Amino acid sequence: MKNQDCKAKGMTSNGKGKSSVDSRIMVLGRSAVGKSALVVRYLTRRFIWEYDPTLECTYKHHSVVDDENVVMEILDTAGQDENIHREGGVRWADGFVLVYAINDRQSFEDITSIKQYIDETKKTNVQCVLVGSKSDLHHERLVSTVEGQKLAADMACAFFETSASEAGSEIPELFQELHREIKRRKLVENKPRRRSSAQQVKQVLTKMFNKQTSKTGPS
Ligand SMILES: Nc1nc2c(ncn2[C@@H]2O[C@H](COP(=O)(O)OP(=O)(O)OP(=O)(O)O)[C@@H](O)[C@H]2O)c(=O)[nH]1
Repeated sequence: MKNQDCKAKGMTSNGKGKSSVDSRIMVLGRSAVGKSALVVRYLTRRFIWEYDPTLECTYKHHSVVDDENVVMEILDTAGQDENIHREGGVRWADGFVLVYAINDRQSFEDITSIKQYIDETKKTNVQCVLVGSKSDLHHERLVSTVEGQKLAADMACAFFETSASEAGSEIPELFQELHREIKRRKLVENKPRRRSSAQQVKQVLTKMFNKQTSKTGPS
């Protein structure tokens, strides 16, 4: 695959061309929930059944969101690493795709601690999307849609239930939605701050004082 940088375990942040990247997205979740399948489906529109579980990859992806050309970097993590080597990736990322599989209860339970880890590391509001993957396996379902929706609401994330194995899934939507959220936050962060009212009062008084001094002249 083009624009791909993979490593066997460990953090992969090539940081190359960082300034030209609009969104840095990290995909997290327990092993085998379908993170790679999700990313590969988004990037190639294909599903290949077998994905290397030991690889951690960063992909650079050009796409169009709301008529705008955007560049995303997507870090697909290796779930086997559990808590190891995550800090660098979490610090690097602007937003997170948190994935559980609807037929793996433990993967759903893990999401809360993953989100907590992100919040503690970033120490700020983070943009995230919660994904219930493998929705085609509804006969094996162990996590209800309502539970997913509730967790997403608690974490202030958007929520998607989807399947990488099915064409026409909402996978592009979820990446685009996360990009929009990241963009919104960046706009807010980059807005020039309004001066505090104390500063404004100080400025008015200084002006008045200066006017008075120039009228009366120096004594
Ligand atoms: N039925 C079904 N199987 C899926 C789906 N997504 C992934 N799988 C299968 O689930 C297994 C694990 O998928 P991966 O994409 O490797 O999972 P991962 O979360 O990246 O796993 P790690 O790399 O170990 O963290 C593979 O056998 C996939 O074929 C899906 O939407 N539906």
